[in-house]
Amino acid sequence: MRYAYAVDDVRSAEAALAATLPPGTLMERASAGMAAACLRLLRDARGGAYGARAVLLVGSGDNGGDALFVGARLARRGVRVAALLLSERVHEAGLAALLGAGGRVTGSLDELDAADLVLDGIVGIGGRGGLRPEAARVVRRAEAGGALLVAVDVPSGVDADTGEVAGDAVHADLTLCAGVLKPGLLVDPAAGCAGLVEVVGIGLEPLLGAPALEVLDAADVGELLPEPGRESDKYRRGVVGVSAGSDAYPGAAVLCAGGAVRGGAGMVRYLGPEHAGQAVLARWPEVVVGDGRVQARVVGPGIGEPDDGVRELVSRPEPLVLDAASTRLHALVGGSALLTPHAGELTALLQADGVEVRREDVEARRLHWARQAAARTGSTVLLKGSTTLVVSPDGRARANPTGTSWLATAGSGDVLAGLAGAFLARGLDPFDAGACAAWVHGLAGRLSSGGAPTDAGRLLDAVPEALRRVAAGQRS
Ligand SMILES: NC(=O)C1=CN([C@@H]2O[C@H](COP(=O)(O)OP(=O)(O)OC[C@H]3O[C@@H](n4cnc5c(N)ncnc54)[C@H](O)[C@@H]3O)[C@@H](O)[C@H]2O)[C@@H](O)CC1
Ligand SMILES: [K+]
Repeated sequence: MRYAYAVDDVRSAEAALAATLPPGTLMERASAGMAAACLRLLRDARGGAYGARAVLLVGSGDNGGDALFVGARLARRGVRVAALLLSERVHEAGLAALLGAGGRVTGSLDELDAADLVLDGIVGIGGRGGLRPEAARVVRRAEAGGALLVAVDVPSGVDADTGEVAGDAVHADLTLCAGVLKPGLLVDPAAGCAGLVEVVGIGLEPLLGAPALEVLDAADVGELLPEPGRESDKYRRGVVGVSAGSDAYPGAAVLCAGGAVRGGAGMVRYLGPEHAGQAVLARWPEVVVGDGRVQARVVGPGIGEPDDGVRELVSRPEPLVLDAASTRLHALVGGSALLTPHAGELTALLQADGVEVRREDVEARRLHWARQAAARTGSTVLLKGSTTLVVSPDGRARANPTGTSWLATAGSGDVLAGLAGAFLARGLDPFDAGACAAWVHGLAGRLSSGGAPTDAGRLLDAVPEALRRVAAGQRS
């Protein structure tokens, strides 16, 4: 499991730790780790660091100070380091260290064209809003050159807490995160600016409270998903009721039922229009058509606007996955529920609840609005999209690390809802079921795509392999 912490919590932990150490120790730790990473990059890129050219983009705060101290360490290893000071204020001790180590200050943007490495120390967790125009101009020039662009702590211009990018931002190849991960680095659009993310430890961990965001790995998913024991029969492994598809969209029923079958439910019951039910049976003969006892239910994929029959199903006590337009029935939920909207559906859900919000706002501040929706509905919210987030009403949140943009394909969400239903039926709570379903779905998407377009059928076919890898991760 990886954890990301809110900026306020990072600052409190830093202050508490700094109070126990000689002044400057934390910056020294951070810059030592970051310099080591930069030296490694230069070795990989050009065989060695000696004689390489590095340009530092230096802002007014401690983020600029970090960059200057890193620059000083690189200069001592024979890197030719020049600092572009982008503000009238500068971290004095950092600048003195750079100059003392043989680095220099430059006013020429031309140096960016010949650089091997550009270090972005414009702003870190103290940044507000996007890059200022002058900094944006410098950054575009740096990005146009062939240098590796390494962000100190966070790519400048992104919101470290929310992942929002309000204006221009750095697009880094690598982000060296000081101390601990910040949530914004895991959530689009900011995640798309961060490149690879590496944490440089400075000893904060023991002083931190609850994380703001979690990221599961294969072993976590393996531990959360129970393997059937010797005593298991189909009923104990969990029965899922699938209410999906319509005369207009029978395929949604087939794909959702497929997600439930492949997700390892002991049995799948299908309840829906006769034509869609026949299509389900043709593809999944193991599905039982008709009402009956279930341990969990999936309601909504491809059914369009819900009718009274759907409302009645939602009010039953079993754990429930609510998808598509049916997410707006959250107030009727009789048990616990996982809502699985995409940004448009989440917008409609919030608007129906009296919130003035547009789809662009939801996409720009995904974590914020998923939290709002979970708190307002009292249900766990799985917000699908470029970063899939799962947020529980108590505020716990997970960002999904697997997936590919090729998963944005028709029917992909129906499979996801079916998988989540299977995991609910296998006994997971909505938060774990949602996070595991997104994880497995994302890995299956990657396996079936291999970098090329995929489709919902191949996605379903890759689910068993994804689950095998999860099981292997659990044992390792
Ligand atoms: N506090 C600590 O103990 C540690 C801090 N570290 C570094 O310190 C950074 C935080 O430093 P600060 O709190 O000084 O804050 P920053 O350096 O992130 O930025 C604050 C400064 O930038 C200006 N600013 C804000 N938004 C801007 C924008 N969009 N464009 C241009 N300027 C803008 C502010 O006016 C302020 O002067 C971290 O990101 C990390 O790099 C690390 O060295 C680890 C230890
Ligand atoms: K930065």
